[in-house]
Amino acid sequence: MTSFLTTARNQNARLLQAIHELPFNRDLAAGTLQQDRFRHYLVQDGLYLTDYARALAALAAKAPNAELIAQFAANAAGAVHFEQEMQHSYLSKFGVDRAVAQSTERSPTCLGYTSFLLAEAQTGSYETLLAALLPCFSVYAEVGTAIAQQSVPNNPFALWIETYASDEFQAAVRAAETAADAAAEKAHAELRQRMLALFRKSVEFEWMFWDAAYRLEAWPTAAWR
Ligand SMILES: Cc1ncc(CO)c(N)n1
Repeated sequence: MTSFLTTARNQNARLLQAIHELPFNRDLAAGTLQQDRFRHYLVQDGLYLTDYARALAALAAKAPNAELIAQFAANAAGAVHFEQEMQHSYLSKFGVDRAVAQSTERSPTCLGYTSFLLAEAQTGSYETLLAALLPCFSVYAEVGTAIAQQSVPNNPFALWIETYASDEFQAAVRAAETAADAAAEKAHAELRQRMLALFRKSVEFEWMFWDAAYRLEAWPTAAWR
């Protein structure tokens, strides 16, 4: 049987290509991304990462054996650690106060993505939650590597790019992908279909997250508060 990851990648080939071609990622690689767009991304991603860590901790709780519990718990701790590092080095570099960042409201897209992941964390199984979380690993590994290859010298966003292109992150991604393939192999056909649907939804949210930052997405209803 074709591995889950191969099937999932093939089914989402057009969407993944569209992610590589997003103006946000193109400008990031060129080092020309407008600062307000990167700031929007950083602040929303800080909010995202905390909920992502919660979902990973739930995945650790649902995992079938001690090794996988430790693996996903380490990923959860890593996401929190990274969020804290990012806030220190990057938010100050781009002139955002950490307290202000943390009290910013989630954009519609950020709220959509984190609510989707946390709903799956609450009501889903190990297999479905893992499938929903996998694009957070795989898409960033792929985009990070691609941007690192295209990046200009002295790119102001080098630290962001290096994080996702790093051997450490890539190794964590491979481990999550191996776990997903193993889970899907044991899953019955209907569960495997459900996993593929959740994977796709998260890839769509990944596209939307960068697009939202590029558009400086806000609540269209804010004017009537
Ligand atoms: C939206 C989003 N997805 C995935 C990652 C990678 O962990 C991230 N930092 N942000």
